[in-house]
Amino acid sequence: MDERGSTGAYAGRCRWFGWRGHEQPESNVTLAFTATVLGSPRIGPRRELKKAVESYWAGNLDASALESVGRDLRRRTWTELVDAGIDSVPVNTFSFYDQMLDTAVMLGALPERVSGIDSELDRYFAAARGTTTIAPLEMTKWFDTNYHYLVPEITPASRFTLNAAKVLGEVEEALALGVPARPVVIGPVTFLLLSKSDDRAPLDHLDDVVPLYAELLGLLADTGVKWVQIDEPALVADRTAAELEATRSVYDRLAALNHRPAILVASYFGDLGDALTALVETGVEGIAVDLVAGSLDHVVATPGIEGKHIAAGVIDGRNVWRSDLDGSLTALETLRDRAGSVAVSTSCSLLHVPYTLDGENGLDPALRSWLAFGSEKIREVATLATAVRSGHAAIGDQLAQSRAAAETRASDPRLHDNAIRARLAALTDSERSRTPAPDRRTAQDSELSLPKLPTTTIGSYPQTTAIRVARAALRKGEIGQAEYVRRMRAEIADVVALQEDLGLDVLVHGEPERNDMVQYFAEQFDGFFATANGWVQSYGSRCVRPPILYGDVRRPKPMTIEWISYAQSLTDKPVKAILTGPVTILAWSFVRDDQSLAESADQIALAIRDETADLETSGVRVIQVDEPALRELLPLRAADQSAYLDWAVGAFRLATSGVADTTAIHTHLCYSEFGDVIGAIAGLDADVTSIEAARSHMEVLDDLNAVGFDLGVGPGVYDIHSPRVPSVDEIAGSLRAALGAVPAERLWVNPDCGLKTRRRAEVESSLRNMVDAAHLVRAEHGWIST
Ligand SMILES: Nc1nc2c(c(=O)[nH]1)N[C@@H](CNc1ccc(C(=O)N[C@@H](CCC(=O)N[C@@H](CCC(=O)N[C@@H](CCC(=O)O)C(=O)O)C(=O)O)C(=O)O)cc1)CN2
Ligand code: MET
Ligand SMILES: [Zn+2]
Repeated sequence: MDERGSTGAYAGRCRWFGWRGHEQPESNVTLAFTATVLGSPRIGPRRELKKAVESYWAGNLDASALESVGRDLRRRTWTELVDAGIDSVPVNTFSFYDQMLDTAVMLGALPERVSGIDSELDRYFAAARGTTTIAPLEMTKWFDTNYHYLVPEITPASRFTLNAAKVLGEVEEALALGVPARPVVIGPVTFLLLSKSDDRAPLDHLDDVVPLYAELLGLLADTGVKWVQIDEPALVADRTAAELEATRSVYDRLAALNHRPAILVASYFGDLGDALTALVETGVEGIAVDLVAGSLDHVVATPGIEGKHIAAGVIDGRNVWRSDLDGSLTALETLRDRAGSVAVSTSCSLLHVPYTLDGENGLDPALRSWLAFGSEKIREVATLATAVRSGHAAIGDQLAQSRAAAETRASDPRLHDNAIRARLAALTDSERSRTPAPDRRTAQDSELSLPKLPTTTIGSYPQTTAIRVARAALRKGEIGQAEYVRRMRAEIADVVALQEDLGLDVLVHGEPERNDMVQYFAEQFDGFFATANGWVQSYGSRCVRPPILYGDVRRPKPMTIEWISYAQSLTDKPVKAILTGPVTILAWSFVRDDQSLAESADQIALAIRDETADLETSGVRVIQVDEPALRELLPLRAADQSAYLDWAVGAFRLATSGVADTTAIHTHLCYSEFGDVIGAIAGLDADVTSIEAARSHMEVLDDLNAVGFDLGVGPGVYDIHSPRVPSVDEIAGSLRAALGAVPAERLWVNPDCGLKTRRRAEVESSLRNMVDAAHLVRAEHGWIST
């Protein structure tokens, strides 16, 4: 151990900091921390918050009981961090719904339309979820993750005012418990760049909001906290020179305040690039860098970091692999020799990983030894901080365990399946292409003989309590497989009957047997593991259990045929089979870090391709391969995007090009702004693409036209994210608008997305109106309606 490490540079003395020309925040105090995380999960280790919030919405829990669940979860989170040896604890990363929405509340930027609701909590939830009369804020993906944030709306009428009650309340709660609290807020640059602004460029509002951040910093200083964390993840994406200049000016202004905590600007999900230089040149004391998605070399090479406290994100907050402690230590020591001081940290908030491996007793023991979930990552941070402080010998046991895990993992035979690798190596371009689309269309038209503007749905029907209870009972052994199948078939029969009654043209089986569209397939592939309790928040109270891809992917047997065949046996209408595409399976799983995503995608694609062949053999004529995460995985930097789109489109085509011309391949895309991937959507070469469009008023159709897209398209005619039932007129209006952009021969009629989160009654009314609207518009054009 070199001198600085052994003499405890980590005790963090003020001499590391370049406090420039203003009062030093409390000199002679220990300022720099040594071990931290950037944020914590909040749904609760047993999804306590999900359950409480949903009970509150249902009217079965009152506000004070809900508050107390929140308080309890916060206390447990902080206690765990402190007990593990984390000496600076993020506070205000708790949320009843979403941290961007919390920030909008903090800045007084909730939309006018919720202002009539008296209760603060109900106003908050109305902005998040809408009511029968109020539209919610839009929801979209948080960078390249499967977490969704609410998009704040900024209008000329926005009057920003500081409402610091939540952050101050949580800080006081933490301080009262003796927690070394570091309040966390989303920074002004990221907040504005991620908002929707209907007047000026988003950053033109900086002058309105920066004074509120200044006021907040003063209030936080009053509480006695030493540090504040200001999250600016927007700085890891490409930013213009003007945006970087604006960032520099914001942090110059905040750093110049003479009554404030030390500022840690946190970045995550990638490299800061030029933004690092801009930040280093300001007077902020600390910068958090992501050393998993971003590069150490860049940080080390940046002049000025010798004056900063660097929170080094060496522990992966996005993936579940146990850290290579030797590698992390090397990085930390390299950085320590350059930076003012260094703290061990996670690469991003632990929001994106499950709470703990405790209780995952079904996991293969070898696999388990390769993993670290939230609690284990917290301990890895503390372990590394010990080594940096006291030398490697102080963590001898942990180093040995980390090395042993790496060795058993590298040599595990399940990681390499030679048959699959040989099959992939032998692939040619012909396995990624089909007959030209017009020829396929002719073949499919005579096969299916559908009316103009055919109506269909995206796949799932409501996941009722009865369905979930049946699955839970099967899991606990209370019912057998035969009884489970009987109950799922009853559900399928019900959904098929409903669709026939509604008069839909292409039916689906409703996906009742799927716990989740990704997990369901992962559970059936070799090479994936599913967790029992590895829940991660996706949005609001909705959670997912991302499966873990650890080895080569193989499909031991068909996965969907029996369910689809059963549904088809009940009707003369075509039943569309639904599969999940390779990109989405990867995006919503924890992926292997020992091979490229492109390789993993092709392995999954081969397995899906085999499933399409089996479906076709069993008589299925329409197969939809969902890729809702196509846009989500798009790299944040433009320079990396075309390589991604090439392999993503290639994997989809590998999955879908093995079928005959007479078999229609559909795909479905949702949850995003498609502008950046429009060319890739055309490249998928799917016969029909159903795409979210209701909230963007069909604009996506013009974008598709602009790239010469000439395949079938089903722009979503109503938003399934809201309980509101759209009227016939409204849907007919959307269809008429769509017909202005797309010839009738190519236009399909469907909702924006699957119906699994909706109630049965809403679904029935909405779909009835949708089918009526299709009939109305067909009649207007003299196309006969069946
Ligand atoms: N992975 C994934 N990501 C996605 C989506 C998606 O569908 N899947 N869609 C987009 C939006 N995100 C979403 C994420 C989750 C849910 C969702 O509905 N989640 C469900 C859980 C789904 C699930 O895993 N269900 C399991 C377990 C259900 C459960 O909680 N069972 C109870 C017992 C039964 C009961 O009493 O209800 C238990 O385990 O305690 C099942 O059906 O088997 C929830 O949070 O409520 C919807 C959309 C984008 N990202
Ligand atoms: C998030 S996309 C969902 C697609 C899926 N087939 C469903 O209908 O639920
Ligand atoms: Zn969807």
